[in-house]
Order: sequence, then structure tokens, then C-alpha cells
Amino acid sequence: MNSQRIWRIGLTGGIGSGKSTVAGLLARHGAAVIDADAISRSVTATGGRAIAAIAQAFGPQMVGPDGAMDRQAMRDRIFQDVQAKRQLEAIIHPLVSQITAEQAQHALDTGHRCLVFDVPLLVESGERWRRQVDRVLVVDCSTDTQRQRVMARNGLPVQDIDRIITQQASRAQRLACADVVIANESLNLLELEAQVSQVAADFGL
Ligand SMILES: CC(C)(COP(=O)(O)OP(=O)(O)OC[C@H]1O[C@@H](n2cnc3c(N)ncnc32)[C@H](O)[C@@H]1O)[C@@H](O)C(=O)NCCC(=O)NCCS
Ligand SMILES: Nc1ncnc2c1ncn2[C@@H]1O[C@H](COP(=O)(O)OP(=O)(O)OP(=O)(O)O)[C@@H](O)[C@H]1O
Repeated sequence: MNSQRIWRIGLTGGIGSGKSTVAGLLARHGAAVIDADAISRSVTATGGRAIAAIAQAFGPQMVGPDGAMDRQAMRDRIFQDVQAKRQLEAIIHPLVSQITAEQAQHALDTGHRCLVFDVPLLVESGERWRRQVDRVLVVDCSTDTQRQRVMARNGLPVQDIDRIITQQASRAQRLACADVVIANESLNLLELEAQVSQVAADFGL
């Protein structure tokens, strides 16, 4: 493929699929990674741009004494109440879009030719994200592997993980949107690196 062209890659996958790991590997190949989860965390951290709106919509108890959103309380709330989830997304997603666009412009200005948008909810967003990217790269694994990885990573109880998984697009829906799939199942990290190197080469990295 032409190494001079600009590639905008939408990287997505279910919770614990390995998106951030793949994003980190693509960054090592020279991609500029724009991480929607990290931006979402920054706007809900102490002094973040979403804090005032969150306190207004959910009550001041949803903001801790440090001025950051109480993430555990919010997780417990939104994955049990679809209305609350929509309300939080309506506050956070426009900010994420705005900061994403700023970071993408900065990446282009500093000479990057491959931009990777790490967006957990790319498929769920319908056309909103898909029309902004040239290719959709899905990191895929079984639901059981998702559970095991998330439990090992942050000790979330399995019923909480399952609640999140059921609120996300299904594996089949995600695969139906994919232009490229990284099958991150029964692979050790070296084997994953090899798959990512192949994908990176296809995008001029
Ligand atoms: C629910 C929150 C408080 C949980 O925080 P926590 O620190 O436990 O997890 P973290 O932010 O690292 O997210 C982990 C994963 O949860 C899943 N997840 C997060 N938000 C959502 C959501 N709105 N719908 C479905 N899955 C979600 C994603 O797979 C994500 O990668 C937080 O994720 C949040 O503020 N979510 C709303 C904003 C959002 O939609 N973020 C997703 C991408 S912009
Ligand atoms: N092939 C693999 N072998 C072993 N561990 C892996 C592999 N892929 C990912 N992991 C581990 O699984 C966990 C989840 O991976 P990662 O954080 O990249 O997923 P994610 O899709 O970004 O998750 P989330 O949506 O929750 O942010 C991490 O601890 C990571 O190190």
C-alpha cells in the first residue's frame, strides 16, 4: 500500500478484548494513537470539563472530595440503568469528539500518516465513528476470554463484567463492521505482536 497516504483506523473491541494492547503495539510502529477511553477519563478527572455537568445531572455525591467523578459509583449506576447511561454519554461523548479532533489535527501537524482511533463504542455509535475512519480494525476474542482478562486485570466480579458485556455490541455485530480482524484468542503476547506487525505494514508503518 502507498506509504504516503493518510490512514485513519478505527480500533475497537469489547471490554478486555485487547484494544489498548494492540494500540500500544501500533504506536510502537509509529502510529499516532488517539484513545477515547483516556480522553473520557481526563474529562471526568479532577477539574475535568465534564465534572460540573455530571454533578448537575447526577447529584454532587457522584463527584468525590478530590473533584473527580466517582468511577465505581458511576459504573454501578449506568450499567444498571440505561437512561442514566444515555445521560452520561450525552455529557461525555461530545467532549470526547471535540478533543479527539484536536488530537488528530495535532498528529497530522506533527507528520503522522497513520492515526489510530481507539474507540470502545465505535460499532455502538452507528455511522458517527465509521464515517470518520478509512478502516475498522476489530480486536476479537471469546466472551469467556474477555471475562478472564478483566477479572485478572482489575478484579471486577463476573456479574459486573457480564452486565457491561451485555450493554455492548455483540461479537457478531462487531465482526460484521470489521475491515480487518485481529483474533486475540489463544495467542501469547509475542504472537499478538506478530499479527499487529502484519497489520501495521498494511497501513504503511
Ligand atoms: C462507566 C465508567 C465510569 C467506568 O469507569 P472504569 O474506570 O471502571 O472503566 P473504563 O473507563 O476504563 O472503561 C472500561 C471499559 O468499559 C466499557 N465501557 C465504558 N463506558 C461504556 C459505555 N458507556 N457503554 C458500554 N461500555 C462501556 C468499555 O469497554 C471500556 O473500554 C467509565 O467507563 C465512563 O465514564 N463511561 C462513560 C463514557 C463512555 O462512554 N466511555 C466509553 C468510550 S468514550
Ligand atoms: N494475547 C494476550 N495474552 C495475554 N494477555 C493479554 C493478551 N491480550 C490482552 N491481554 C491482557 O488482557 C487485559 C485486557 O487487555 P486490554 O487492556 O488491552 O483490553 P481493552 O480491550 O483495551 O480493554 P478495555 O475495553 O477494558 O479498556 C490486559 O491486562 C492485557 O495485558
